[in-house]
Amino acid sequence: MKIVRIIGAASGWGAPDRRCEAGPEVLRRRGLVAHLRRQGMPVAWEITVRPPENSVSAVAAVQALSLELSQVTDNVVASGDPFVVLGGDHTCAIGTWSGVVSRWRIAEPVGLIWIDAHMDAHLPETSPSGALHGMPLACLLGWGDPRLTAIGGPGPTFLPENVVLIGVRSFEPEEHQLLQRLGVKVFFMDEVRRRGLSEVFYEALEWVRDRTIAFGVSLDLDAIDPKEAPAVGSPVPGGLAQEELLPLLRQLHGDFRLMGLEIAEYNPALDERQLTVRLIGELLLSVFAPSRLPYESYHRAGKAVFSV
Ligand SMILES: NC(=[NH2+])NCCC[C@H](N)C(=O)O
Ligand SMILES: [Mn+2]
Repeated sequence: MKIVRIIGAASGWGAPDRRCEAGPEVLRRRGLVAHLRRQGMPVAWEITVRPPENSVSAVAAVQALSLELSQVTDNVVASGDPFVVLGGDHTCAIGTWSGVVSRWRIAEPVGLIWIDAHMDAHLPETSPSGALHGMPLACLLGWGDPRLTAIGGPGPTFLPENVVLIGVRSFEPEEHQLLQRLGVKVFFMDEVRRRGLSEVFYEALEWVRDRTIAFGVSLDLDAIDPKEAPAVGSPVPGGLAQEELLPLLRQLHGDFRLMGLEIAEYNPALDERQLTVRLIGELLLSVFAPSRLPYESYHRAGKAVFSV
């Protein structure tokens, strides 16, 4: 039987608030694995990768963590098991997907669905904040600091036409121009509101599946409305509702082309009422534990809480 391998990514150097580094270990200590197993999800905590203790700069820290993380995801994907990467700031995506794609880089195209309030497609020269978590998608497309674009080998990790963004509502013109120039498909939040998330989600899925042999999902928790996912460093109002997102994630279950899922930007220091920690459990169960009760009845039964 396939086991979902959870990989913690203690990335924090990419964010203004480094406390998101503690995200994965807090989830592990609170009994996430036992909670998921009780709900019928076959899961094991593989490893937590951390930045080196003596990092001299943010780029050096992100580079070192990315290299290590990429080796882990490369090995898990080679084993045939699905993976979950839990961040940490969204720079974890650089390591996660560089590793996932490394064996296919030349031969076969892999796709990525990037669900995020932001584009994360800045270059160091265009970033308003200088924060590296505003740049990982650009890096995966081959643009940015060479120390971060070449993690999985030479050449871009993803071709622009195999990447789709969903939920964007906060961005700067320069990153938008880069994505436009490359031809990356972006479903902005206003389009999601106009057409409904499910229509947009299925269009994105179909787009990616048509062009690739397999795909992954990178979910920045800030895509979800801050009322429901408050524990993020860059909250933006007007986000997705979990009620609309969870049923769609359930549709991914059993899709053999789904290589893995990444959930980024969890900052436990900001999770006052433990809303976000619970939501993370629900997100994972939606994708990987189909036979449990639908989340509505589960919530009603008051069972959606794991030990905190
Ligand atoms: N992964 C994130 N939360 N990214 C936020 C990026 C915000 C802004 N665009 C910046 O570059 O600073
Ligand atoms: Mn992001």
